[in-house]
Amino acid sequence: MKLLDGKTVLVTGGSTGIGRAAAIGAAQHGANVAINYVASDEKAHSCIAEIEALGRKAIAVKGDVALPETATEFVAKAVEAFGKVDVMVSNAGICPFHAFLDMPVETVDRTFRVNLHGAYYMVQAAANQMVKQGHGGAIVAVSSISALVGGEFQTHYTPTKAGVHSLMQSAAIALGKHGIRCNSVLPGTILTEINKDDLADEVKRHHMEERTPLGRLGMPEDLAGPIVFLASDMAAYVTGAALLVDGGMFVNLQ
Ligand SMILES: NC(=O)C1=CN([C@@H]2O[C@H](COP(=O)(O)OP(=O)(O)OC[C@H]3O[C@@H](n4cnc5c(N)ncnc54)[C@H](OP(=O)(O)O)[C@@H]3O)[C@@H](O)[C@H]2O)C=CC1
Ligand SMILES: C[C@H](O)[C@@H]1OC(=O)[C@H](O)[C@@H]1O
Repeated sequence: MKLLDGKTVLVTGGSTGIGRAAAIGAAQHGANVAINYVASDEKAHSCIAEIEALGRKAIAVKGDVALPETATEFVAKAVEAFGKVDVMVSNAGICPFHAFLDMPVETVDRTFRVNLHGAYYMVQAAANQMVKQGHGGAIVAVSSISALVGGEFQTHYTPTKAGVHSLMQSAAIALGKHGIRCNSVLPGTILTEINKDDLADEVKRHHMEERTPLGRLGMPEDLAGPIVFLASDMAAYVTGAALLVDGGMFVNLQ
């Protein structure tokens, strides 16, 4: 069964990792897809080619989500290409691991701007377009298990993920009257570019695997199903919710 037939799905940070898997997952479920990315031209274009090979349409729009104009441009280009916006997956993010006491102010500022301001601008731009269209929509934000737990080298990052989770709760209230649902996914540790260096530490990686009840770290494709589900009419009565996708890591404290 195709869950997103005829829908237009926008994904920020769609060149690699979770965003790319979500974009391809949406296309496999019948959607036309617009991806945003900031640097990886080749990977963005290969994502588009993969979607087109599935028989769906796709565009890539380059831009830094930290800038508000990137959001309005992304939505405008998607409308120009596909005529409407049904789903926004706000996913783009960075996590430059660093100790707390000597954290550079630029690193804090950039992480907040990309992860939190970027999500805010994208969600707001998509919501305005959906309200204008008048037939509702779905917004899925990629928050994190880090919205709920801390990380020694992520003091600048975990507050942004708690912020994204909170943004979805407030947006669900603000947008419910327009038929727009807002939910977040909270991935655990997923093997992507963002943590390649951090998880090159075999001891750390083994420890993370061991504390995951399902016995492995996540792959980007593990997020595609939950994101497609929340974006689809299967989740028609789900809004303001947060779905942990972590192989059980969060509940395994003792
Ligand atoms: N991997 C994990 O363990 C977890 C990840 N997450 C979240 O998942 C999301 C995706 O990360 P993940 O797939 O792991 O990492 P990747 O590094 O593989 O993907 C990050 C994506 O975001 C894009 N991006 C980064 N900065 C910007 C920017 N300023 N403007 C536009 N696009 C940008 C990248 O584009 P480009 O390639 O062009 O740089 C890329 O497409 C992030 O929000 C992250 O916080 C949450 C929980 C766990
Ligand atoms: C990038 C990290 O490995 C990853 O990001 C998150 O949000 C998770 O909590 C992991 O720490």
